[in-house]
Amino acid sequence: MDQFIIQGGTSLAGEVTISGAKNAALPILFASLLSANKSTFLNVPRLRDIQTTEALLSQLGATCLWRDDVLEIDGGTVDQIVAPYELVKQMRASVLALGPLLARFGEAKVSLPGGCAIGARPVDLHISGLEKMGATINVENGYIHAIVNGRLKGAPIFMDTVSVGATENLMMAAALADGLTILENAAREPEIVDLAMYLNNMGAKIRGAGTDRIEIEGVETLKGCEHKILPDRIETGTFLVAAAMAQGHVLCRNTEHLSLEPVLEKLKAANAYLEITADSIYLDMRGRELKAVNIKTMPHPGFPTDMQAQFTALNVVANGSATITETIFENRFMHVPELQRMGANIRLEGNTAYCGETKSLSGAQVMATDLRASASLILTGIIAKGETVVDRIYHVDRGYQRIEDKLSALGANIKRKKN
Ligand SMILES: CC(=O)N[C@H]1[C@@H](OP(=O)(O)OP(=O)(O)OC[C@H]2O[C@@H](n3ccc(=O)[nH]c3=O)[C@H](O)[C@@H]2O)O[C@H](CO)[C@@H](O)[C@@H]1O
Ligand SMILES: C=C(OP(=O)(O)O)C(=O)O
Repeated sequence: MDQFIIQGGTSLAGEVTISGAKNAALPILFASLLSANKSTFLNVPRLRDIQTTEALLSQLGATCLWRDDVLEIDGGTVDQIVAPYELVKQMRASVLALGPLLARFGEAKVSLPGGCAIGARPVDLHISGLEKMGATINVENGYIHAIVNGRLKGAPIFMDTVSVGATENLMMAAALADGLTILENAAREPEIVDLAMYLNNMGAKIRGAGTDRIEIEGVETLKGCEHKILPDRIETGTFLVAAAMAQGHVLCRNTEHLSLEPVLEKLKAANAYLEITADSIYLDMRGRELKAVNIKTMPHPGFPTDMQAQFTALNVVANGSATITETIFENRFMHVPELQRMGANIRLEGNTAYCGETKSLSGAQVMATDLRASASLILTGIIAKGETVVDRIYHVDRGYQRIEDKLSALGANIKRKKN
C-alpha cells in the first residue's frame, strides 16, 4: 500500500488550481444512465472514485471516453442492471446507480453499500422513497433488488433525516417518473443544485433544488447534453486550512466562494486574511495569530462534516482551546487518536472533541482511516517537526487529485512511496 512521507516544518505559498467536485461528479455521472444519448462532462476530477464510477458504468454497458478532464458517457449501450459488490464495496456512492437504472429500465439490482469508517450509513431513505414511487424492493443476499411495472409514479416524499444521497437518488428517479414528485426536507448542498442543472439540461423539469422542497415533474425521456462540474469546495477548504496552519499564503484558483460560506466564516474567526473574487480565494496567514474555533457540523448551509477533520487539525496548531462537535456521522473522529500520536492535545467525549493548546507536534507513523481524516494527517505532518509517514493513502486518492503534487508546488516536502 502506498504511503506519503512528509518532512515537516515547511510553510506553504503560491497558487493551486482546484479540481472539479467529487461529490458533484459522482451523482452526475450516474445520472447519465437516465438517457440513451451521449453526455459530455467538463472539469471532471481524476480520482479513484471517478475510476470506480467509470468501471461500474462500463460494467453496466455504458461507453466512456476520456480526453484530459473531459469525459463522454454514452448511455445508449447500457444493457445490464446489476451493480456488483466488487465495485460497490470500493465506493458507497455506487448506490446512486439505483434510482437511474430503476427509472429507465424498470429494474435494478445494486449491492448494499454497507457502512464505512465514519459510520453505519444506512440507505433506508433511498429505499422507502423509491417504494413510495411504486417500486417493489427486496433486500436479499446483500443486494437491493428493485422492480417496477411500467414507469415509477410521482409521489410526495418526506425524509425525516436530511440526506444528500437520498435526495439525489430520488431526484434522478423522479425525473423519469409519471407525474409530480415533491421531496420535502431535501438536502440543500451545492452538489444537488449542480445535479439538478445537469438533469434540467437533459430535459428534466426540476424546481427548488438548493431549498428543502424540490418539485420534479417527470418526463418520458431525457436527452444527452454538455455539463461542466462545479469546483470542489472541500478541496478548496482543505488547501485554505493547510495555508492557515502553515502560516503561509495561498491563492486557490477555479473555485466558488458562495458554496464555502460556513468554512470562510470559520477561517475569518480563526484570524485569517481572505481576499475573494468570483473564481478565486486568497488566504494570507503571515504574521497573524491563528486562533482555535468552535465547530458544529450541520447539513448545508451549516458547517460541512467533510471539513471537520481539517479544522480539528487547525485547532491543534492554533492558540486557545475550542470544541468540535460532529452531528452528521456517529464515528467521524478516527483522525483524533492518530493526531494524538503526533502530540495533539485533544480529548474525545461522545461526539465532541475538546482541542486544548498543543505544546509541540512531532512527526510520527500514522494511519489514514478515511478520506478527510487522511487530509488532516497530511496537513499536520506538514507543520510537525521531523518525518511523518501516512499509511493507507488510497483513502486520499479517492477524493483528492494529485494532492502531493499540488502541496509540493506550494512548498511542502511530501513524497509518495509506492509499496
Ligand atoms: C458522495 C457524496 O456526496 N458524499 C457526501 C454525502 O454522503 P451521503 O449522501 O452518504 O450522506 P447523507 O447525507 O446521506 O448522510 C447524512 C446522514 O443521514 C443518514 N442517512 C442517510 C441515508 C439514509 O437512507 N438514511 C440515513 O439515516 C446517514 O447515516 C448520515 O448520518 O453527504 C455527506 C454529508 O454531507 C458527506 O459527508 C459525503 O461526503
Ligand atoms: C465522506 C466522503 O465521501 P463518501 O460519501 O464518498 O464516503 C467525503 O467526501 O468526505
